[in-house]
Amino acid sequence: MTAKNITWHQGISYEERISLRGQKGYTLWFTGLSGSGKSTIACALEELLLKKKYSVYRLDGDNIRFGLNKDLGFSEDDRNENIRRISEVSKLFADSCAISITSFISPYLKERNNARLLHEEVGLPFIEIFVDAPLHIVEERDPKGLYKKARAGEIKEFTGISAPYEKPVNPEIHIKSDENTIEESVDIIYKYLLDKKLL
Ligand SMILES: Nc1ncnc2c1ncn2[C@@H]1O[C@H](COP(=O)(O)OS(=O)(=O)O)[C@@H](OP(=O)(O)O)[C@H]1O
Ligand SMILES: Nc1ncnc2c1ncn2[C@@H]1O[C@H](COP(=O)(O)OP(=O)(O)O)[C@@H](O)[C@H]1O
Repeated sequence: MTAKNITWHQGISYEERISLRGQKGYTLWFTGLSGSGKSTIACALEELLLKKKYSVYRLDGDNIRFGLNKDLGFSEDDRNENIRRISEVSKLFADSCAISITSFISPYLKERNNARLLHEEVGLPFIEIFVDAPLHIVEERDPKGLYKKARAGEIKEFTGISAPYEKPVNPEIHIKSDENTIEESVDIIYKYLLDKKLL
């Protein structure tokens, strides 16, 4: 059931907040297969930005599923609900003038696009970062042993094996984690943000 009789309360605008806080807020949306390097690169970027005194916070797929989204599994519907909620949370962080870094597989184009629309319709920048690595590489890395379990049929609906991953069509940043080192990837993103005057 949806709520009725509710009215939007307009508080301080995003522009006013930027001028008072002295920092722009936006979402850096990482997407890619499990093991592609989303968390590793996102974490290194977060540390760099924190050391430079930016307000930044990272929302991570595994971690969020321990709390806010612990009622969700990995069916298509549950993944879509997972991403819908995270899109809303990330938008709130961005609106608060923080740099919000999300690190979710987010395998469906439609949901990622919805996340973008949610931001862009209110003027919040949304930067999609595709962390790309071929399946055979992420399977070799298998940092959590999940691909092995998925191949053995112990995990159902595993992205890349028994569930789809729809690649981004036109991401703002395309990282190839089988070619770029972690440091190079962080540098690519940092330079992009500087170039777009987002830092
Ligand atoms: N079936 C299945 N498919 C994919 N991934 C699985 C699955 N089961 C558990 N895991 C673990 O959950 C992490 C992915 O959660 P996400 O919230 O990012 O997934 S999604 O965006 O809703 O598709 C993912 O984390 P990352 O490896 O960091 O991507 C896995 O550790
Ligand atoms: N160039 C690279 N970029 C990112 N991660 C890399 C790279 N080379 C090796 N790795 C390793 O791959 C693994 C990626 O795991 P993780 O960051 O958890 O991926 P994801 O969050 O996409 O599931 C880590 O163990 C990391 O050290």
